[in-house]
Amino acid sequence: MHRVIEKIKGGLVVSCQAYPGEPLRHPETMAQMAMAAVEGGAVGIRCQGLADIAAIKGRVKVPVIGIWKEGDEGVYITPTLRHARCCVASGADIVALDATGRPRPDGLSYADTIRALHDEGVITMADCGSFSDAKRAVEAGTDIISTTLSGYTGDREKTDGPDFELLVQMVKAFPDVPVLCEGRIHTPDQLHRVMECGAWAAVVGTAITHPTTITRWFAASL
Ligand SMILES: CC(=O)N[C@H](C=O)[C@@H](O)[C@H](O)[C@H](O)COP(=O)(O)O
Repeated sequence: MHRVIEKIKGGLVVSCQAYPGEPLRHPETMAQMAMAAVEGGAVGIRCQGLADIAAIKGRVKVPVIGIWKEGDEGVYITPTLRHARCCVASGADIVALDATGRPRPDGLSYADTIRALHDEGVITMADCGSFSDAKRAVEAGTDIISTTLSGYTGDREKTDGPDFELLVQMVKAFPDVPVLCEGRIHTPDQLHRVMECGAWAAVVGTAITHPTTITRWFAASL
């Protein structure tokens, strides 16, 4: 087991992302957000885009999970080998990639991509939308598997909270692979339950670092 994966065991990873056109979309702002999350107890940071990865890596000591999103449909989370390599060059300790079987823009399969990255010593995390994605990812030798894309690929229903069912399936089927739960963890109680289900660690984004959505949750109750 890589030391960097051991470091996030049992902990909360905070995803610091602002979307195109949003007021907080600035690397320095995301770096400040990441530092604030670490002060609150985050054991790792997940972040998007080369500038944000570089800014955050320079400011926090915890492991940084880097992604580079391009577009918002099909395979958009670190869609190609080139995107993954750029995340590493920007300072990511772990690179997360779309692990679905959908066609990738560079024509490589997920397994080809992981093979190349492993040859280069890169630690990888598979963003899965279904159990078969997780199986593909484990067979490809991915270091970490995660529920990140559950509810977003058409394979599984978008649950209100995290996809506990998929999490438990993954934990049971792959006891030797660290399984992260990511996506729609909105409360400390949900986080607690996720860890009870056997997650290696959990990633929380929106509920901690997306004030526009949090404001909407409150505003909707008026
Ligand atoms: C589906 C997709 O593109 N997920 C993205 C992955 O990086 C982010 O938009 C999410 O914020 C992240 O996964 C954390 O999840 P949540 O914000 O629900 O806590």
